[in-house]
Amino acid sequence: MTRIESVRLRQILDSRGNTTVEADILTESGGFGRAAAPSGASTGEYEAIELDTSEAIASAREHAVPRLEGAVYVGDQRDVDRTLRAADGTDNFSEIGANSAVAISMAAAKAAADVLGAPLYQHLGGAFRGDNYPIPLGNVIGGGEHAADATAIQEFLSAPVGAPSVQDAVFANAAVHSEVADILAERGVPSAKGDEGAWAPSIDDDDAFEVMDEAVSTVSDEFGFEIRFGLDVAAAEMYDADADEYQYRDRTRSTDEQIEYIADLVDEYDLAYVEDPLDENDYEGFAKLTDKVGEKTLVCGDDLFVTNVERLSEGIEKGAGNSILIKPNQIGTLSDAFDAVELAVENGYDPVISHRSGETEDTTIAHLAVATDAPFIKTGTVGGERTAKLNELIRIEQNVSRL
Ligand SMILES: O=C(O)[C@@H](CO)OP(=O)(O)O
Ligand SMILES: [Mg+2]
Repeated sequence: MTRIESVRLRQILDSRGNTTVEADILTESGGFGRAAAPSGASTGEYEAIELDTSEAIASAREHAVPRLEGAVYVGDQRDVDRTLRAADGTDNFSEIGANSAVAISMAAAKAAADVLGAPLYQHLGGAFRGDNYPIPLGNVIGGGEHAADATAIQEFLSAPVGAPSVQDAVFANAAVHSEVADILAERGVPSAKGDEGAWAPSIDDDDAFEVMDEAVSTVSDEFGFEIRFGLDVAAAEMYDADADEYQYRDRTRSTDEQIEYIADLVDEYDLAYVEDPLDENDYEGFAKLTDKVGEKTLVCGDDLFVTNVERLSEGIEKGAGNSILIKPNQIGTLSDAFDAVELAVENGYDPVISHRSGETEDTTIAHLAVATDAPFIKTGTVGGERTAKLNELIRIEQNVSRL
């Protein structure tokens, strides 16, 4: 075991061109870890608080760094994360910022792996992890908060459920992305890309379903394995609480209509995955939908659960969803993210490890997915900050000895 010698924090850019926090941790024995915080656009109401980058850094330097340096053993991740929580002193990291907290938490894990000379997934998951790999859910058409004048549903995700390897799955998602571009071109629809690199055409959701259906079936035939698709509805962003309705481009839906609509889509398109189909406060709606379609598809809570064990416990009690999105920066530390995964798995909920719409080249979530044996990872399809994670998964699968 080796103690943290220094924690350095700096501002760097994320994929949207906004600033974010990067942390470097050096240990007394010379181990080194570097990690950066991602950032959401369609953030959940109950997420840990992301502070302005310079405020987060100043506050973490004042409150957290002195408690870590020369004091905490880098391999004791629980202690690193407890120290961050104690330094912050709030429930939601509003003092030092979840952006500083998560960058430090992840950098400590990487420094510990470096000390051990082991890949990060092995340090986090143990010696027997690394035989199962997550299926990547790839965002290929999107709108919502991630692109203006595009689909109301935030993400249409390729789900290569039959892929024999991570590498095949990653390549299949890229092929679906490219096939979507061809179909849009044939239809004469111009398209730019949204924040996560998905196509963001100005088409309505019905058209997007048709395009997705055609694209996954073409690529599935070409690759010779099953590819389905799924959605991140990000319904909290379209929910109007005063009117109690969901706002689509040219119509609205009541909660009951929303549940019917999503259930029909699951049947019509054999959807593999539906994330945030209802508002982030609507446990009952989630439970009703899970009752209807939970045997056929994953009903995943992102803004509903925000990687928080208390919110997940409430969901488990009420039968809301059967899957949880795991985003370390939503809760602030790796220990908290692990606790959420553990509680989910114990209760039959599938964890899906996820990126944010604003990302960096950091690859921690690829290791986290393998370390936790997560069945899925959601980390985009194309673009350097997305392929950083996907390519890292390919390397992990090929057992590259030095990651
Ligand atoms: O809603 C989501 O699942 C994410 C990532 O795709 O988006 P954001 O990071 O903007 O919250
Ligand atoms: Mg989401």
